[in-house]
Amino acid sequence: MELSMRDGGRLAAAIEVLQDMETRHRPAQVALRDWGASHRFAGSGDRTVIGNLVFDALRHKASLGAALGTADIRALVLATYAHTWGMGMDKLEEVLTADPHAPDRLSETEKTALAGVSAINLDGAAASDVPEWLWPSFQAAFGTCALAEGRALAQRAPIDLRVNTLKADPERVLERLRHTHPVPGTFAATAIRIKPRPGSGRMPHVQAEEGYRKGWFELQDEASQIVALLSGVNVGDQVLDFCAGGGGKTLAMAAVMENKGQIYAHDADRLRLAPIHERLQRAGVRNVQVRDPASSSLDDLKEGMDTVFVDAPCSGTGVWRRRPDSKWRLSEGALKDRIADQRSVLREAAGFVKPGGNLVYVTCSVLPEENDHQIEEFLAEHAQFQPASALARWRAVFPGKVEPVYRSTRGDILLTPATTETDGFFCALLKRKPA
Ligand SMILES: C[S@@+](CC[C@H](N)C(=O)[O-])C[C@H]1O[C@@H](n2cnc3c(N)ncnc32)[C@H](O)[C@@H]1O
Repeated sequence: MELSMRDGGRLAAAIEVLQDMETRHRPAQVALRDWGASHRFAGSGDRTVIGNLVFDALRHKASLGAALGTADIRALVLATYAHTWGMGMDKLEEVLTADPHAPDRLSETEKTALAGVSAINLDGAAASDVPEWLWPSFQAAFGTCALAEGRALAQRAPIDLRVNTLKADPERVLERLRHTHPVPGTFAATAIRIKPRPGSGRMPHVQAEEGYRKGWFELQDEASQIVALLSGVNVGDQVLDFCAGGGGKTLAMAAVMENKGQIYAHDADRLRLAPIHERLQRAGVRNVQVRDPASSSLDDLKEGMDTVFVDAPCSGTGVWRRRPDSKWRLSEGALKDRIADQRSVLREAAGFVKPGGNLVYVTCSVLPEENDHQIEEFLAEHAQFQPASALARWRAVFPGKVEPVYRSTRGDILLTPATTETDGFFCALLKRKPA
């Protein structure tokens, strides 16, 4: 039988999960899943609140830690509850006193530190919850807006859905999901948004909806939908999705192409590619050929594609809202590896573009070294490619809509939570000169 926990027990559980993550170097989802498995009495409501506490504590780890003057996990969780969630000190003290499963009561030192959190003025990396070593990159990307961008990446994300126009239309999906309070997206006509709920609020489990099972919609951030629309793929084209992974962009492009022409979905990692088969079926997509690296080659596609889409492996700095633990786990070594991967992926993928064809490079990173720098270096070495402005394409695809603030002189664009209310996403369009 499920017994509902009280907030004291939930705070203790969140502390336990974060300690487990730290000592065993585990991702938040894994630690939360294991906690749930060994505490079967906890109901889904309890798990939601514990998860929210864990993720919010991670989102604001640097700013809360700096304001508290300690990196102590207990202090971090209690500050999340009292300060970030706005429950206040009186409520916190009441919760710690009333529940025998709650963490120990506050010491006088803790009371003083917690009460002072909101009054402390921070700046730089700590204020924006960006790891110190990445702060120079943030400043290079955003200048005086680095603080605002870091803070926006530390907020909760909405659930975004992409209506699958092969099977449904936005009005129908909005109507079917009315109980989840959806709103239309800002840019893509296919986008539907369920805004984040504050504090202990629970987001709907949209994968349990009938419409999801029937393939009427997919879970996909609006930024991903936007880059698929900006790719310029047309009905009947030959397209190579070089880093197709689970197929998010493949599916979006297949819908733009109205199931006509051909998309070749490739990924170096066949395990990453595995979910695509079931997703293609559910979405009713018929113009995708999966090219599994273990059993097929891409040789026949050399210099033959109208568009090659490169959703490059990256640091994931643009999706910190959704994976706040990845922000603190990212290391300088891992970033260097991703930069090297991007370099080689882009060069390899370019070999499949036909003369006059398009090369699309996107990342879910906001760091210049993974974005502008990669494109600059590539163009300097590949005279047969030239920039084609993503900004100009934006104007054609989203006429009258707010334009991306961050754009290069070439017209590459960077979307961010603070400016477009999407995940952080970079998009550059290149064109191979005609033969
Ligand atoms: C950002 S993810 C792709 C996400 C996917 N496009 C989607 O929309 O769901 C990057 C992908 O690049 C793949 N990758 C890494 N190195 C690669 C390489 N050398 N060639 C092809 N794919 C590669 C990874 O396995 C990973 O699945």
